[in-house]
Amino acid sequence: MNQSKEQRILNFVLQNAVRGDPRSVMDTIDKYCSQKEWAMNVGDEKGLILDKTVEELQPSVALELGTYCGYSAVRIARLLKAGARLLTVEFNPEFAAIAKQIIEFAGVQDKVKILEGPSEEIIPQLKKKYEVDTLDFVFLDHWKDRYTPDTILIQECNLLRKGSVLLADNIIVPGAPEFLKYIRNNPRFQCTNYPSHLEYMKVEDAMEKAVFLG
Ligand SMILES: CCNc1ncnc2c1ncn2[C@@H]1O[C@H](/C=C/CNC(=O)c2cc(-c3ccc(F)cc3)cc(O)c2O)[C@@H](O)[C@H]1O
Ligand SMILES: [Mg+2]
Repeated sequence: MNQSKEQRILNFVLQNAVRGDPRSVMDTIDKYCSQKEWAMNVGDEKGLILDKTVEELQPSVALELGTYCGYSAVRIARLLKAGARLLTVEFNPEFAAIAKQIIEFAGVQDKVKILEGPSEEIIPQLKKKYEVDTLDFVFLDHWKDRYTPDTILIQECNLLRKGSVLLADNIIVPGAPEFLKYIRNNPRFQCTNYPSHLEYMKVEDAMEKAVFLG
């Protein structure tokens, strides 16, 4: 049975990255995906916007929707302070298994919990099953038409507090027009746009940051 692209990315990491070194895992994935096979990791340019957001916020509890291969989970987890944790949601078992191995290889597994299943099922379980009080940070990078319903669901589940930050990838490409309309017209959020480029390409993309005002 021939390998998937994601399996090839994992193998390239296992053979070329330095175990326990998150930066080398990120650089190795970026090298593979810019030189060999494009893949939908947030990448190094938008990754820098993600880094600055996480460093500024110093979240204790972070949620990621759409783990994929774990690139942004490694990126976020490496910046978390002692005791802080990242919950990352992925409903594709093959991707979850690959992400688990990449997260472990990077050595950040103690800060990351992969929650396997669809976000619409997992989000309502966060308080009781995963002992979450409120989320300090949410990174949205899953199906683009799910950004809005999941943002609404997160609010309905009382998971945000004054100052919670949402960061959404792919505002231009593939685009999340409905989310942009929703979040920018919502008086409970203060939005900021960060122009950038699509991972590994010269195509324009952007990220949107939305601070919950309580
Ligand atoms: C059903 C909604 N709930 C979900 N719950 C849990 N996991 C989910 C969910 N949706 C999707 N996922 C997972 O998130 C990941 C999906 C991400 C979707 N991302 C994109 O489509 C995407 C696409 C592009 C892109 C850009 C330009 C192109 F020409 C082609 C693709 C770039 C990106 O940065 C992207 O993030 C997968 O691992 C999928 O299994
Ligand atoms: Mg993306």
